[in-house]
Amino acid sequence: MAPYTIKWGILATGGIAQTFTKDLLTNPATRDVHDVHHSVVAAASSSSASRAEEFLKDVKAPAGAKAYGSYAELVKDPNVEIIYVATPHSHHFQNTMLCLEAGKHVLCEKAFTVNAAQAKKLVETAKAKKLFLMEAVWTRYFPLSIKIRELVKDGAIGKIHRVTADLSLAQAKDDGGLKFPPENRMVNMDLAGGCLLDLGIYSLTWVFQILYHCQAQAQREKPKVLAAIQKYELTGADENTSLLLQWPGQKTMGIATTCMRVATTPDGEGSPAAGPACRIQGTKGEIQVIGPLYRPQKYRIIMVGGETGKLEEVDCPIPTDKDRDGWGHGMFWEADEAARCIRDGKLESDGLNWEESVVIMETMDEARKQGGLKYPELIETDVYDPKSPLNGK
Ligand SMILES: NC(=O)C1=CN([C@@H]2O[C@H](COP(=O)(O)OP(=O)(O)OC[C@H]3O[C@@H](n4cnc5c(N)ncnc54)[C@H](OP(=O)(O)O)[C@@H]3O)[C@@H](O)[C@H]2O)C=CC1
Ligand SMILES: O=C1OC[C@@H](O)[C@H](O)[C@H]1O
Repeated sequence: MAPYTIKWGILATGGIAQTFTKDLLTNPATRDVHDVHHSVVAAASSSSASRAEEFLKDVKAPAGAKAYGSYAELVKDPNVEIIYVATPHSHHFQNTMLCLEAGKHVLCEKAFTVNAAQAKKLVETAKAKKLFLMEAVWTRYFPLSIKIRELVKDGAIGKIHRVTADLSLAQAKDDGGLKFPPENRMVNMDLAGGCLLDLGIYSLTWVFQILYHCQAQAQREKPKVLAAIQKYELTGADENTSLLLQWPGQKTMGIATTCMRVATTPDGEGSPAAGPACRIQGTKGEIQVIGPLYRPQKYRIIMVGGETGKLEEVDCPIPTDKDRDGWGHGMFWEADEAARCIRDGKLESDGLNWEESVVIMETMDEARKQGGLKYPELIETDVYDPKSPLNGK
């Protein structure tokens, strides 16, 4: 049977838009996928049509893909079925509403929105309009994540009591500042910068996908949250944030940390020497996730009472497409999930459903409240405005 093909429009032309679109254009057979296929039919840049054209050229999009100089034009293109929103966090709510209001399915980059009120509005709109909507937490769709969730659900390491997860980058300068210039989206308050929304979302992903997602839906409870936030003096964005989450009913705790001054692994990305980025601790053993928490490629299992120093290590490499310059970053799996959901008439993904995205946003809201971190009203509002400057010209 011919694979189901879905037609994508790309909203914004920055770093991750390029990586994601290249992944879309890899041959699905290189990852042993044969039931879905992706076609890139348009891209839009808020700066100019020529920027969108350049983008399509860089990703080697098929001839005929349309280049637009505004997001408004992209959402009107009748050929586009699903839009990938790849703007900064600050823009996600307004941009995704723009797409949904125009009748398009959406895959929106993480963090889903700036706050939970915005996330709820998106969900209500998608539901009312019967459109697919998913937060693009790509890591959830890695075979590695799926395997670890299965091991946990099957009781391979007993009853889980604690998960610790860290995603941190060493960006400190000797003069006390950070390497990111103040206008960079990583630290710019106008763009909802800061480590919580950008990096902490992955630490929370690991805590949630084990301690929340692996529970039966009826038993899922919202966690109690205790948080501490340290702000960057220059911009006010958070630079060092820790969350302690407690699920009293399950007798579990999650510790999610993120920082832009010290690294998870100081000796390089994914190095095992500094220890795991995530530890999933059960009564019979422990699973350790090695590598940056957004893109881990290895895990190990250590059993209670096992032989000292004897580990079961599992490699989960990300396949690449040699016929397309070796592209393949691992973002194609979330795209495959979106395509299958749309093919099957599903509005949300089981890997990260709407309710879980909202609970995670609520958790980040609570952390920001405790840490006194508020973004400008223009980007915190949950009132949709098609003419918002965030929707470009
Ligand atoms: N899943 C992952 O691994 C990653 C996800 N991300 C997420 O992707 C999103 C974008 O990040 P990234 O691609 O690194 O960001 P970039 O700064 O590289 O790109 C953002 C793009 O958004 C558009 N944009 C519109 N308005 C603005 C504005 N005021 N300031 C800056 N950009 C604007 C621009 O595209 P144009 O001019 O064409 O409209 C710009 O190129 C974020 O939500 C981030 O968290 C980022 C990195 C990795
Ligand atoms: O999603 C992400 O993953 C990789 C990080 O370097 C980046 O800042 C973040 O947006």
